[in-house]
Amino acid sequence: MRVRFRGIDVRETVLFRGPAGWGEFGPFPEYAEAEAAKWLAAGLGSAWEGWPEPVREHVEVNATVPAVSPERVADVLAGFDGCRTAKVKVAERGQSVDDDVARVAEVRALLGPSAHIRVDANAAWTVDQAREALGRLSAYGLQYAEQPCAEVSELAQLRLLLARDGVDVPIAADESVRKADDPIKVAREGAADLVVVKVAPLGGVSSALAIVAECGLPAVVSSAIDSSVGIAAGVALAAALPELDYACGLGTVGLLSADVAESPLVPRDGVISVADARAVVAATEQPGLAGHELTGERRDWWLDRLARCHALL
Ligand SMILES: O=C(O)CCC(=O)C1=CC=C[C@@H](O)[C@@H]1C(=O)O
Ligand SMILES: [Mg+2]
Repeated sequence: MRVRFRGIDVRETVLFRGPAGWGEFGPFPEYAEAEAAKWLAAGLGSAWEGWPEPVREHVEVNATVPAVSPERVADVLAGFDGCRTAKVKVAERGQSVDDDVARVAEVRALLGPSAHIRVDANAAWTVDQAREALGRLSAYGLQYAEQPCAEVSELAQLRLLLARDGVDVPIAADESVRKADDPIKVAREGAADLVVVKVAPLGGVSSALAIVAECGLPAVVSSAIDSSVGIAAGVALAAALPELDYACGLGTVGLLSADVAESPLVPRDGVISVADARAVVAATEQPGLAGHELTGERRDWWLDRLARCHALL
């Protein structure tokens, strides 16, 4: 990683090639097999089945700003060419709301008043903490807050509190969709204004499309910090959604210090082209792999994990 993100500095993943092109399997190391198996289903879907027809040629992308100090924000944003929306990580362990305010203020100062800023707390706040933090952060203008609290009931409660107090911050559900036994519950219970969907944890492009349709809420497609191969699947999902009103969190190859593709799928002028994404999975080789292959114990660990997850499918 170019910048530490969700507590990791190194990103490992598995790539394989099937009749439809390349697929990726990169569940985070701490994920248990049942959860990781969905990531395998998604990778196999890309490599063996391919994707639905796109309904757009480009996907608008957001910059992703990890929980860095304000001095580092400009350098992070420089990795997201032309992006007019930024997602800022907040509520990082060991940091305070003052740190979040300082980071969001710096993003607003650098991107100007017309940019969209959203924050992602990764379920770290209680309802009261979220109410207080979002009250302060809303002064900078927020497009939405992603997963401020862990439970669906807490999100529902927070929405009511924000409405009561006139704090205009819509709520987006991420973990309540991708880590839930029932990914539709958050929509059914009126606990979110929009849903964030990721191809790998939801088991593939088709199943993510079905979940969005069933939720009946606006959707934002986001990455799983994949290589360009996994990002291409995210672009395929975003390209196939009947409606797409928000920039997608698919610019994260810019957070990696190396990538597998000959032309890494990073945003140019704020978008990723759907044709470029298709070219990445159709390529015969991923030349960026050279010099980055895992060997020895790490390689064996991944191959063993792959086999255990495959047995669950
Ligand atoms: O949505 C984005 O801008 C980038 C992707 C992103 O933030 C995430 C990817 C993978 C794991 C997560 O911790 C994180 C998220 O919570 O959305
Ligand atoms: Mg999130």
